[in-house]
Amino acid sequence: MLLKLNNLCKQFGGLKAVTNLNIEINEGELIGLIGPNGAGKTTVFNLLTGVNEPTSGKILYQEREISGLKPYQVTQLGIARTFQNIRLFNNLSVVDNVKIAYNQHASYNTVSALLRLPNFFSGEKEITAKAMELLKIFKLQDIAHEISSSLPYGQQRRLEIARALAAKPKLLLLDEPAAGMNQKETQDLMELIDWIRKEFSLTILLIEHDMALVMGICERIYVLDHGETIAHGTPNEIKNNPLVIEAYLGEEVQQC
Ligand SMILES: Nc1ncnc2c1ncn2[C@@H]1O[C@H](COP(=O)(O)OP(=O)(O)OP(=O)(O)O)[C@@H](O)[C@H]1O
Repeated sequence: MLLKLNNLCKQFGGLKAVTNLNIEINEGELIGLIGPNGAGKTTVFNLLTGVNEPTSGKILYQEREISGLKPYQVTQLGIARTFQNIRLFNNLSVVDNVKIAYNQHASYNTVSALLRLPNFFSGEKEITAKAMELLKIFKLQDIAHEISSSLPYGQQRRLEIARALAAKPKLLLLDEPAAGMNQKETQDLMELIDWIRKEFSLTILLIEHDMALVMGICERIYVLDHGETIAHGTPNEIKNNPLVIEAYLGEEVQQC
């Protein structure tokens, strides 16, 4: 098992954002985390990535307790994420946004970079080549030198995923990757997520409001409501779960 959340709770003052959450994810799985606005989904990602500390409960990643670690330590362990509100370095080019993430794994050190030693230049060249390879996968290579904030929304979302992959994650957390995308972009994204999972041997936990996407690619789905898990199962089980239909999804889910 890659990830196990054991009775995880997070309170903000009197507000129970996440209550007794139990999630188990095996290596290679693609799991959905859904629920209405304010259900606690992003808080789960914040707990997993060290942004917030749990009030109680455990987060076991590769059988190691990781709650309390700093975000950069979590990244080093192989957990990467994208954000609901895209967080790119807006003033940097597309390729530089990806290179920044590669630099965490650079073979040269700060002294080499400052003194411009030969291994800095060869390292830089290698990182640029790797970043361009990733951009090609995400069909962003032709706009590699454009400023990232000038990109349309759908491309910014793809760039965010590319950057997350540069950190060489084992576990990728995607927070509403299809938000703001049109139907065609969402369909393309769905295929891309499925493809990168295999190509990069990823395990993926996906928060998404687009039901066609969630039902189309996730093997299992957890449904949160007011911080509590109200259902867990395969897409078919979730679609037909009366609690889910009643509490949140209504007709939307039955149409999928
Ligand atoms: N840092 C914080 N301080 C106080 N309350 C917070 C904090 N972060 C989240 N909350 C609250 O916790 C609850 C869960 O929020 P969260 O963002 O996790 O929900 P969500 O399911 O991701 O919602 P959405 O689909 O709208 O993104 C909400 O009531 C939110 O206001």
